[in-house]
Amino acid sequence: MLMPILQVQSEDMPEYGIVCGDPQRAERIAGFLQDVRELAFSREYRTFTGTYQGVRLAVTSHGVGSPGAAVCFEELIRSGVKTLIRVGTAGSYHAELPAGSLVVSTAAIRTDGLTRQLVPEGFPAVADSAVTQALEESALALKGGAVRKGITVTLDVFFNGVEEVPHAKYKAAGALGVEMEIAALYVIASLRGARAGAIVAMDGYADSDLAAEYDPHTDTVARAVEREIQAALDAVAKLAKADD
Ligand SMILES: O=P(O)(O)O[C@H]1O[C@H](CO)[C@@H](O)[C@H]1O
Ligand SMILES: O=c1cc[nH]c(=O)[nH]1
Repeated sequence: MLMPILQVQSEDMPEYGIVCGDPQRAERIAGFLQDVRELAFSREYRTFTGTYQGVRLAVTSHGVGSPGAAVCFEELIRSGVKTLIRVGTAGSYHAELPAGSLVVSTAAIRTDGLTRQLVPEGFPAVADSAVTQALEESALALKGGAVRKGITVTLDVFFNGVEEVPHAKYKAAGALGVEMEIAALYVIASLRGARAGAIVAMDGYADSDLAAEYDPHTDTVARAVEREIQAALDAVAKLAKADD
């Protein structure tokens, strides 16, 4: 069956999927695979399939922000993907997690508007524990910067308006950093019976003036993204072995 927005045929889709915001990052992830096929590039959604250590998986970009990403997650699950891992970037709250560090998200604080229209307030946006463990073990096995596991914040806003984003409160409550799609991924996975996890590369400080300081294109961030891609692929291989 043709997925109307992703423009992929469900018959072509495997059980494992990696998702990321940027279509160029999807291509980069596909570069780690064998037998790569580009299935579609529709709007911001670019989908490849390929194999890693003998495991078939899909890689799809979901763009920036929860509503557009939600469409992607829904259609991936409808087309047969059962395990989804987001490989993203995020802003850090902690000096000991500078740009180049990796965070495995165990749960997301739902400050977004999208999940409020899907589930009641209080419904948790939580990762699958097996996916989280596989991601953490795989990331720790790689050399490079810091790796931490913990709660992340999912925001809708990127550049500030006149309203204050309560970063200090989220940080005081223990959140490690901020991005824009993980809550949608975890809630949709819960609703649709899939499992999901996420790993993000820190690209600066979330509570800085992003309009002046945001730069996700440094060598430090590129190396961290490379590391998280490797960690996500190794996690898929581990999970597939355990599923066999
Ligand atoms: O690097 P990606 O996966 O896009 O993730 C982060 O980067 C984007 C903001 O520039 C948002 O999508 C945010 O979640
Ligand atoms: O949403 C995001 C993503 C990267 N960096 C940030 O500060 N915020």
